[in-house]
Amino acid sequence: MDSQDTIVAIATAPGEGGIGIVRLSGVNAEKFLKLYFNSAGNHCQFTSHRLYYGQFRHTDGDLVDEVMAVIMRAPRSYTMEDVVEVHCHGGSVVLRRIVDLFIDAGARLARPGEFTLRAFLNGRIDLTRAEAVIEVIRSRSEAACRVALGQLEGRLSQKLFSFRDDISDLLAEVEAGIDFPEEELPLIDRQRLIETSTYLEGQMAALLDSFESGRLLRDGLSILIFGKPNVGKSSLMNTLLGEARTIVSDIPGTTRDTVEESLILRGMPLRLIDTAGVRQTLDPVEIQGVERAQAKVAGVDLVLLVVDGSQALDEDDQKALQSCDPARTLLVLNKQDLGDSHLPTEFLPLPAFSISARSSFGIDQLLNGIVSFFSKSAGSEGRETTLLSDRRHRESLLLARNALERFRVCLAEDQPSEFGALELREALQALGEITGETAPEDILEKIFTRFCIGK
Ligand SMILES: Nc1nc2c(c(=O)[nH]1)N(C=O)[C@@H](CNc1ccc(C(=O)N[C@@H](CCC(=O)O)C(=O)O)cc1)CN2
Ligand SMILES: Nc1nc2c(ncn2[C@@H]2O[C@H](COP(=O)(O)OP(=O)(O)OP(=O)(O)O)[C@@H](O)[C@H]2O)c(=O)[nH]1
Ligand SMILES: [Mg+2]
Repeated sequence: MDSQDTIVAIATAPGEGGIGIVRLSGVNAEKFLKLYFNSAGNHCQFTSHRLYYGQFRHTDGDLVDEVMAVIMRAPRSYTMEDVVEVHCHGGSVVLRRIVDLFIDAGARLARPGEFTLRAFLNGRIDLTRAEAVIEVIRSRSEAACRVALGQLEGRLSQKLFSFRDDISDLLAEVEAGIDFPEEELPLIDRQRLIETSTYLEGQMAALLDSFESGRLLRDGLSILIFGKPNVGKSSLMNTLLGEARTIVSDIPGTTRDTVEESLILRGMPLRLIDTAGVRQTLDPVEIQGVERAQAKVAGVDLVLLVVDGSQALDEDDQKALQSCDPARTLLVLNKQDLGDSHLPTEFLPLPAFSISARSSFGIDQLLNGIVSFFSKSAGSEGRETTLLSDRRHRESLLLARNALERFRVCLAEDQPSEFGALELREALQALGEITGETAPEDILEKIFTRFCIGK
């Protein structure tokens, strides 16, 4: 069985570094280390969790590197197996030679995420916490990292486990009714079960509601830069990015397709999308760009509707406005350096920002506007709340909530207990898929192959 194998991998990022770490996990980890590592007074005796200085030598005596090594004996380790780390100089030759020597000894190269998979399979962490490990590594903004760390701490799993326990209690009561079918569930008990499941449904609904915030914090706010041609959309994108990224020109219709860039604004992840200017056109390539831009409006979190604030607004501006949802649109009056023009009333309900993409006038206020929109959407719940941020979790939690709702209906309609029990088991199954207790092989496979080798 491959879960009995001792696995090995480089744990640190590729490239030059001050220190590089090779990690082993499995029953033979300690034995393999002792083949190559000799420490001044400590030939065979290693105290767990103590870092030892010594030489890592080929069996023929050749020095591989001067290293430090540690053994973390099961179960007090990352994987709950014996884990060995060799901390060598951070260079690819040394790291690779150390890995190769362990493989010569009988270790197997770890698959992506296999250390964390073992931590999960051995029961140190549930699936949501294992998934959080990769989210912490992948996160590119403080906001996203905070969400992932909350999940790593086990905040989400605690909540899910408490749902599970409460539903198991319900199931036990209902099953007791099945065992003694002649004794009908007294009205008073039924009422109490209905109350408990209503309460649980509410708790689950609240967690489901947090998905919007969780998703925003994790994946960032998508912002579409939208408006008719030549108003300065690409210039605004460049100014926001602080670098020339898209092609700017005074020929209307310069941007033919959507261009995406990510940036971090005060710890918040944003995804900026520049689009082709929307207008009536006969150019087939431009038409495609216009259609693409319009299609994007519905799918983004926020639209920056850019107009040339120095000119009277025209039909194309009105058209662009009509595509936008006022609740998710900020009006950007660009080219402030050329003067201000009168704003028609239909634009007035939108929060408006007078800016110049050229001189950067007003950019700070616009950024503040974006930040406050973000805070409003992502909620200001802060660090202590449990957030749902993963689509997989949301889908399974929805299934669980719906099953619980059907259970409540069964009770209310006084249907046979077996039916209710079936719904409760379905809810438990759905919750178990989130925490991993009942997750099928293919789900695990999909999750852990997203990891890097060595994690
Ligand atoms: N050198 C090194 N740094 C590292 C890790 C590592 O494996 N090695 N980590 C990982 O990749 C992360 C830390 N995460 C860890 C999580 C749990 C355990 C662990 O041994 N847990 C056991 C024992 C706890 C204890 O000693 O009290 C447990 O929870 O049972 C270790 C590291 C980040 N830094
Ligand atoms: N004076 C002034 N000119 C600007 C400003 N912003 C953009 N421009 C100019 O307006 C013209 C059009 O700018 P772009 O950024 O290409 O406009 P766009 O909206 O992306 O245009 P399309 O891609 O064709 O839809 C260029 O000549 C820019 O230099 C500004 O704030 N002030
Ligand atoms: Mg453009």
